[in-house]
Amino acid sequence: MTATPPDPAAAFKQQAAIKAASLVQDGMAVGLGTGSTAKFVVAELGRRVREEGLRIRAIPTSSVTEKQAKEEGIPLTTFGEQPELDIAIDGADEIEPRTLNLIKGLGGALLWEKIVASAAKQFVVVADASKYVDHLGAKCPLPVEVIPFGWENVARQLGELGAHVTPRRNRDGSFYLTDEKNLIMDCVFGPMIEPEKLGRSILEIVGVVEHGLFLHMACQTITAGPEGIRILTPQQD
Ligand SMILES: O=C(CO)[C@H](O)[C@H](O)COP(=O)(O)O
Repeated sequence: MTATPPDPAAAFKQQAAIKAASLVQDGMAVGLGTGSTAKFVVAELGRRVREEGLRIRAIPTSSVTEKQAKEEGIPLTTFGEQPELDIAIDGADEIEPRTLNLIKGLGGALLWEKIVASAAKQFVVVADASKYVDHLGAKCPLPVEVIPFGWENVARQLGELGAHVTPRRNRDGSFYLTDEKNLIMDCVFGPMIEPEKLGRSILEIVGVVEHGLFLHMACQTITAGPEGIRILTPQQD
C-alpha cells in the first residue's frame, strides 16, 4: 500500500473549518460537507458535541461523511424529519471571489452536496486560499454526474458543448461510482465566461443527473492562507 503524502494546505483548511464551525449554534440543523476541508468541520462539530454539549442534528453529503459523523457522535437526521437546514458547511474545488460561484465535486459527492446546500438557509464554503480563480474552470475539470446507461452518448454531447471529457475511474481502472451508483464525467471546459448558460445546456442532456457548478448558492466563503483568514460575501452588481 502506498502512503498518502501529507497535505501542505491541511493547517489552512483546519483554520477555515474551525472558524466556520463556530457559526453553528445550539439547536441548529446542519448540512455536513464532504472532502478534506469539510472533514475538519465535522471533527470540530464532533468535539463541540462531546465537550460543550452542543445539540445539533445533521445531514451528511456522502456516505464517507455519514461514517465520520457517526464516529464523532453527531446525531443525524433526514429530510423527512428536517426539510430545511439552518446552515450547510462544505468545501469547494474552485471559488470565483466576486460572485462566490463554485465548482464542486472533485470528491464525487456533488449531487448530495447540491441537495443539502439548496436546503440550507445559509450555505457557507470553507477552503484554503488556493481555491480562488478568476473564472471557474481555470484550474479544475467540471464534474458531471450521469447515469451509467448510455453514458457514452452523454459524454459525446458534453464534448459537443466544448469539453474534453474523461469518465472518472478508480485506481484499478473500474468506473468510479457515486453514492447513487452513477458515473462522473470530468469535463475540461477551460475558463468559463457564461457558467449559467453552460450549466443550463448541460442539464438539458438526457442522462445527466447534476453538474458541479454551484452558482449563486454560497452566502459566505471562509478561506485561510499565509495572509490569515479571509471571509467573503457575494458582491452586488
Ligand atoms: O466537492 C467536494 C466533494 O465532492 C469537495 O468539497 C471539494 O472537492 C473540496 O475538497 P477538499 O476540501 O478536499 O479540497
